[in-house]
Amino acid sequence: MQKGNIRVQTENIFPIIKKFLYSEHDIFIRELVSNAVDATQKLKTLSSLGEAKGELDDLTIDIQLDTEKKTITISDKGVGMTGEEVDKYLNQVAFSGAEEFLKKYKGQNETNIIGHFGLGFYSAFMVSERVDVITKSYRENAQAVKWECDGSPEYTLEDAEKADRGTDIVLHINEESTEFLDAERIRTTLKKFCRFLPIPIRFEGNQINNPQPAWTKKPSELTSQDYQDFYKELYPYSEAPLFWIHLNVDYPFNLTGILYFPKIKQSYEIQKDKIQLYSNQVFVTDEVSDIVPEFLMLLHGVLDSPDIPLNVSRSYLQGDPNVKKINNHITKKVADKLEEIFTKERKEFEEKWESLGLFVKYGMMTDDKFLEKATKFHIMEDVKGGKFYTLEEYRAATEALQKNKNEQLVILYTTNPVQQDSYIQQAQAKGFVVVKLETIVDAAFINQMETKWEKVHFTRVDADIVDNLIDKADASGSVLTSDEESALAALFDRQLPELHVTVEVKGLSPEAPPVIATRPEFMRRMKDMAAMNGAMGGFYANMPDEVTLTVNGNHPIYQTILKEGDRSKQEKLVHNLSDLALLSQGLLKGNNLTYFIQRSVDLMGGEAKSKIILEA
Ligand SMILES: Nc1ncnc2c1ncn2[C@@H]1O[C@H](COP(=O)(O)OP(=O)(O)OP(=O)(O)O)[C@@H](O)[C@H]1O
Repeated sequence: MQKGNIRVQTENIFPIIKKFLYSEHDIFIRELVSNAVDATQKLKTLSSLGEAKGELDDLTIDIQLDTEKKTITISDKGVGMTGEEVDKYLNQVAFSGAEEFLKKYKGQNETNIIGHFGLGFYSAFMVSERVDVITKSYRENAQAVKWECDGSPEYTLEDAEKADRGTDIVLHINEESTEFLDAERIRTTLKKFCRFLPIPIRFEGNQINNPQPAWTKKPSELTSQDYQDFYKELYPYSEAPLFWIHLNVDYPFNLTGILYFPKIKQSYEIQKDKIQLYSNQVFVTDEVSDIVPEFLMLLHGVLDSPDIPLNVSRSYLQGDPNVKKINNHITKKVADKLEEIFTKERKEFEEKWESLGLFVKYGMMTDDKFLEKATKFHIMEDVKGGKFYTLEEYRAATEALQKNKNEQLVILYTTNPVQQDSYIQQAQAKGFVVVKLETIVDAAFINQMETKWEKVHFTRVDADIVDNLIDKADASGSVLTSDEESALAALFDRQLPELHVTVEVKGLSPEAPPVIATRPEFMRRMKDMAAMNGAMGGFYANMPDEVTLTVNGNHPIYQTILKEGDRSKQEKLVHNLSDLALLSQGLLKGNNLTYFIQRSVDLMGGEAKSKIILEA
């Protein structure tokens, strides 16, 4: 039997390793099972080269739990090690990694750095009071050996009995780590880290992994059903995805993976952190914010890259040139795929726009490269339904009518087709095209696109009277004399506490409504944004609503009203007209609504009976 001291300058490495890795104790499973997978894959390679003789037989890696003996055993049928190899790899190599690790990270508080330094095997000591390695090399006539170490730099190495090629790692679980002597705990940990490892892994008689997940196959080998099935495997409770992108890059970095566009019905359903990052099929993390562009964090799926420095600190990751390249590559791939679907299957693209639009708009706002590409396939739905326009198509369809005096294209939109119906109808009667922009990102999207898209202006359909929506020329005068116009303006000038009303008399078409309430675009946007910003937006949020009442001097009703001798009736008629306009904007509420109903009844001749005088 050989006894020895592990060559290491630092007094004792284990307490330090333990301290460093305290927060993620379960990664010992990842490290040891990955080593078993590596050893098995090495054997497969050697066998295919003819260097390992004989049958490979079943290569399943077995994990066993013995609660009585308080051990966890990881057994593989891989290359195994000879006595010299154990000495070299466990006593020397692993420790030189450990020393490097200490030099670099002493005094820092980073976790998850262990694998990077070839320290993987020693993570076993985070949970073990003793580790036994019983191993037999694939080489012909190899002598099996047993290595034992209790976590001090002392170890023993002796000949042992072992029938089959491969390695058993026996962990004698320490007092503080008895949580791992629980089958459920081991199963969930295996499921977390080892779910897609390339060699079958068995625990308590059941295989826990899928060794050939979809992303490792060629896209040409996969059917649409395969992609759907894999999505179900990843997210059993989610609805089917809209579509997917299979990434496969080998230059200048290695990256494979499948990104899925999930179905999103309600914006509040958005879930980030649903992309899992793997390195050669070993699960690393589901925090991929440094690798995946922010707006694509809404996607689901997996990425696998051995080139991302997975086990170093986050600050390092952000500065890594490969990570930047990967980021740009993913953005480009996603844009290309969307463009492809848009061009080839426009109908399908339009049907999925409700969910898709969210990614696209978010992406256009946050990533200029994406914006450039996405402008070609970003679409807006006509409020009539079923018809979609890209920016260019909208321009082509509306240029003649919807260009303002500054040569800007005015995109007319509605945030609520039901509430803004009368404005929409008037705009459509003029031949304007009104699109729906009603999701939560739209307010911000509109603001940003006005600065990013050239010569484009958005105007909500109720922002002004229809004649002024496209700021072209001055409105024509009305048939009223200027005295009559002033008298009419005075009659309408009635301030309500929660509204700031501006009155103007204009000469619109006699068929247009007698009064139109509009909400100036700028002020309304400020208020909408303030409402979304919570306390920060208090200033604008508490301002009264701004309303412009445009009185149509050409409407025949004013001929009657201006001649009305009964002053009280005249006022009631005017108030009713302005209330009707406010009602159409959803701005008539509370007392004002009650007065309106009362007044309407009065005007219908019900005054005598109702008796209640509500208005001052
Ligand atoms: N199950 C095993 N079968 C055969 N050899 C093994 C096994 N486990 C570990 N080894 C040998 O011990 C060496 C050290 O393992 P360790 O996990 O510490 O580092 P690594 O695997 O080289 O690096 P990393 O953990 O960063 O991937 C391995 O390179 C391998 O040669």
